[in-house]
Amino acid sequence: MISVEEALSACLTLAQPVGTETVPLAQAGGRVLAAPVTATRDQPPFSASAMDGYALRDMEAIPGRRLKVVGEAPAGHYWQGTIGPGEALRIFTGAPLPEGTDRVVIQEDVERDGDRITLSRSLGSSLNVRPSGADFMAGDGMSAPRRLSPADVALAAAMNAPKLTVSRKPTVALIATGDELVSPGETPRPDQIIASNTYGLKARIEAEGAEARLLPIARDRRESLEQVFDLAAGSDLIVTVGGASVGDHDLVGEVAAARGLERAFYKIAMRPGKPLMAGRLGDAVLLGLPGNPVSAMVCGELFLIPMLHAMMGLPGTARPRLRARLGADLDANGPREHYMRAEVSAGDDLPVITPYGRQDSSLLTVLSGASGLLVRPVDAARARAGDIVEYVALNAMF
Ligand SMILES: Nc1nc2c(c(=O)[nH]1)N[C@H]1C(S)=C(S)[C@@H](COP(=O)(O)OP(=O)(O)OC[C@H]3O[C@@H](n4cnc5c(N)ncnc54)[C@H](O)[C@@H]3O)O[C@H]1N2
Ligand code: MOO
Repeated sequence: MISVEEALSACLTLAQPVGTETVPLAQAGGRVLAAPVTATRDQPPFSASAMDGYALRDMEAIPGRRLKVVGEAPAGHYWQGTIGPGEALRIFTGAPLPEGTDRVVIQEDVERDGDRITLSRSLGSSLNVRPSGADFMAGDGMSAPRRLSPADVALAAAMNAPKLTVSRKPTVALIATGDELVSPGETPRPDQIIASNTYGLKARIEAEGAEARLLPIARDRRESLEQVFDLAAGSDLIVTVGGASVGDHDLVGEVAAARGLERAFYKIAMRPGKPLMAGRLGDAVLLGLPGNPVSAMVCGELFLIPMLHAMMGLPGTARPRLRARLGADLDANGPREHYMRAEVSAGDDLPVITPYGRQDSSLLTVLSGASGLLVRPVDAARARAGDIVEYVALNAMF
């Protein structure tokens, strides 16, 4: 059995970038930018008023001073001409500052009478001017790779980039295996259960910006698994769920091997998730997840998500580890790194993390309620409430 760290490193070696495509800016939110965006002009392209008011010379911004209003500049309209001594221009937020001025006095600080204004007794100190290029200059760029946040999309728009080069969405084929499974909505026999893992994984994969396809459930027969593997053709990543362990009906490894799997590893020192498997299968990568629902979802979080990141050209790294104080005493850990489903709550200096009493890897109710996975290192000694520990946040985006 290899360590979780070694397994992740092998997974990341398998997960290579899937290439790029060009998308309209309006469809780019959440995608991974693959090529930098470069501004073709300064923003703002001119010195602009930051307020509605009157543009004038700063040296004439003297309380009580009377000035003549010689014209008006709404946003989107240059005022042609130069403001001379004793003059001011009515101006609105976003309009170009006219020649000769370097300050805007807000209209609240002005009394207007026909084409005359009188500046009030207390004028703020701000010039209320946005210098040209204050936000960015022509040639400035937005670096890649990065996940495009809403603010990034707005910035790319301001840089006048109508299309962006982004990573292609990796495609993931999800295969549930087992005679005991039926799809949600079907009527199970008394000895069957409902397939759940592939649905949870699909939601998680799509939240990360990849595409997931649910293939028909493969039955515990070689031919059935072969048929479903055939349907996965063309996917970047094939994820099987179940059939990974040592039972007589656990056929995934055998069938994949017969199809030419170059196995990178099988079995890792992790709980839940021991029978994890990964390798290269033709043009695709195969990730074989254990069937227990919590094992599948936890392995999805810790291995599949970093693999998708790497395939989208982002740095492939372990899920971030956060620090918290333990909310309860814990026994020593054994030879497998344990990812305990836990509740994270607010604390004094750090959050407090308390693992649930029931940690069986079949309990989706427990996983669904969990906000973190408390990481218990291999052979960790007993721990006491208040000790500082590490955890992986769950469901942060929901
Ligand atoms: N003798 C041993 N038995 C088991 C070992 C072991 O080391 N020696 N490991 C256990 C561990 S740990 C795990 S994890 C499981 C993983 O086994 P498989 O990957 O072969 O999974 P299955 O046997 O097919 O299923 C396990 C469990 O999960 C249910 N299942 C499977 N697929 C789904 C699905 N898509 N949705 C919902 N539930 C699913 C299945 O019905 C089983 O109850 O092996 C242990 N055994
Ligand atoms: O490794 Mo299994 O995933 O503990 O239930």
